[in-house]
Amino acid sequence: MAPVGALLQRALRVHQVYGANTDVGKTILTTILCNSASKIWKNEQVSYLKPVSTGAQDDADEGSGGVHSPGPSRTTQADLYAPLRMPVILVGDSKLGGISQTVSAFESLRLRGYDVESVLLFRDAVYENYRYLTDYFGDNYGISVESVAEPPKRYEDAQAERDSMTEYYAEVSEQKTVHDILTRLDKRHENRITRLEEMPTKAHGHIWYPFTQHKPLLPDRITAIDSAYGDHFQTLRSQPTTSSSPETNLLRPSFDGSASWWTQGLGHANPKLTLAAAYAAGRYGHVMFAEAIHEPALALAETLLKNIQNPRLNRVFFSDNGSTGCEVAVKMALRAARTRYGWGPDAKLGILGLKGSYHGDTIGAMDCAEPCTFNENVEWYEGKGFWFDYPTVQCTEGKWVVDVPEGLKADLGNGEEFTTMADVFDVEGREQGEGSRKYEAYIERTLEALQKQGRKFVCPGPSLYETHIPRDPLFQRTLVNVVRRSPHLFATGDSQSPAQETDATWKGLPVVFDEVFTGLYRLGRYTASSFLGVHPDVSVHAKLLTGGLVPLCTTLASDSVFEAFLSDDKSDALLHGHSYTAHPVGCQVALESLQEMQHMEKRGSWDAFKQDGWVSPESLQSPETTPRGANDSIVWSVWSHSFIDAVSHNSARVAGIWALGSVLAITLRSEGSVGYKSSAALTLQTRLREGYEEGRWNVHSRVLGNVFYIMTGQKTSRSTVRELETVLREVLMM
Ligand SMILES: C[C@H](N)[C@H](N)CCCCCC(=O)O
Repeated sequence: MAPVGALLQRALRVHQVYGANTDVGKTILTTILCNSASKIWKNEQVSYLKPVSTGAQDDADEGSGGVHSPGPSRTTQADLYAPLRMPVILVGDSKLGGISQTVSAFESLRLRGYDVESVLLFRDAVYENYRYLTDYFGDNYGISVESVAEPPKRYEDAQAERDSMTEYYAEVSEQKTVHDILTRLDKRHENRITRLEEMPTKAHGHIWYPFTQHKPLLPDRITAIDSAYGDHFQTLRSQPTTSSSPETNLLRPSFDGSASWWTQGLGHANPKLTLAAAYAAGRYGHVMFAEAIHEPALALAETLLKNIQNPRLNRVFFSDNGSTGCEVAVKMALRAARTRYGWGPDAKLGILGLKGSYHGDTIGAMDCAEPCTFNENVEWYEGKGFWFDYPTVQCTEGKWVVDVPEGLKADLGNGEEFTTMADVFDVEGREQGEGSRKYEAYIERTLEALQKQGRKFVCPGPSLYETHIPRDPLFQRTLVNVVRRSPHLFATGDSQSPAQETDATWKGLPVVFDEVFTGLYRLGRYTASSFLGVHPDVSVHAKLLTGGLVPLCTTLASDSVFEAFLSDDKSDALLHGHSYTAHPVGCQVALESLQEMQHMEKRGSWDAFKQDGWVSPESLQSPETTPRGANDSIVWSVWSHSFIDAVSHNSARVAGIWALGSVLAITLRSEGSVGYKSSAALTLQTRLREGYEEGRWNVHSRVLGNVFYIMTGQKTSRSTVRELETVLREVLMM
């Protein structure tokens, strides 16, 4: 079934009438609006749809209660109709207590992204709520409040009642105030369409886009987003809408295939997250963090340290985004290694990393990456480090293949084939084999050679999954293990041994994991490090941390790293701080988001996905009784095993496919170059953008050269994922 599109047609003007409460006159006032509209637009049709009634059958004469009256599915109406994003006429409450009811209803709607265009209520002579509300909405929000006379007293005799109401309707429907509301709504409707249609051209003239070559960019490649809900943006259809029929819906749902650049987790406009943000904004706004503390930041730090289940980590440093969080991590690791090994301030220190790494776009984070497309034209870029090449993993022709790059075959052999993805991730089992010995020997030889060159390193190293081609987890685990047992390869004569060595003390080099993209359930588990079975000394978390709502990043560190910054000299402190460090809004949203995802794990919300070919039902421990992390041995994806298998056999177009958690990546065969500059995935991206079911919905995606990737949110339903699989299979066959 096609997802729901927000209602926006050129000719059809749809407005939603919400009541501030039940029994506020919604039906009567809507009847007045309909009568009046029929008089103003004589050649047009006016209809009134009452989708749900509240109350007992006999009683159900008044609208559908207030904005939070539940619908049949138990979802409250404000949430139920949010995706349709119809402009709202709010019927105010003219009774005692009605001011508060009206303001509360308005706030509930506004929190959910509704545009309340007008407030309408009875002009009651006793409380005169309309007077207060006129000033309140006018002054604060520029929203006009109109009032009409109250209906006449009721008659017992049905005919008398009918006559009296007919007269009332006829009179009130002619009132200028009512006409004014309708003509204003009409104008707003036109303006909304005009604005949406001009947005791409205006943006083309004024916006400087990230990761975009502007030279070939034309306005028709710019997506105008009206709103978003759940997994979908509501986007303006790209074909020239002026020539389309006036009945065509101008908006359509576009599946957010990049999860809004890997951030989206709990659905766009998730009301729980919105409320968490509003709560913290209401309680604190933003408050200074240095040498201060507030509940959301403390609770978040405690939650992360507890749930990450890494006995090394005991400190949380807050920043605003993954790039700076990684830069902070590198500052931590550099200092810790320099202090322990006695490297002087002039020593050139580098990263011991992996090829193809990407840790963000600040220059410091860029310097952690080897020279590549992302940094080749960045003037200040100066890659600092050594980057290992490594074997990658993909599913090809139904087999999970660990592919060794040509240049490493002499050292690492020709790679291996596995029957299941779980076999690839059985790093402890694989560690017993010959392949592991070869990895160890190669890494040791390389480190010894680097030592002979006098090079000095820290190890931000592994991040499981880079530029969407997964690295062999065993290679990464081996790298960490070799580094940790080889302090002699890094120490110099002036090295200081740690005062007190414990299991949590970093050894060899401080190991940093960039889990910005991979962590917090993106790959199906709380941490990505659990796939490697190693505990980093520093780990960086962002993106899903806030469920896709606001930017926030945490860099977690061990005390052993933290202690390197302790001295009597202020300049030894970690002199790094964002103005919005640990902003309460972000911390509160993160708490809500982590809690929701953990509840989902506990409730077994992903069990059906896990059983789509990844694990047997018996191997799933009961989520109710299982402590978090107990299912961390499971390797699974929301993308079904049968789909991965089928696509992997499309060898004409597909070089390999890979899925873990909510992420799917397809490496396409490419005639020309591979990598970010390749255009191999553009055809697939363009077809998905064109749309399905007569263009009623489409997929908005980003591509990485010859790699097409798509990821779902953590709340995306199984049926949505299966539908996407069908679409992808069709498109790949074209
Ligand atoms: C948004 C995310 N954190 C990174 N900065 C983006 C990484 C490369 C994306 C390239 C692209 O979408 O064209």
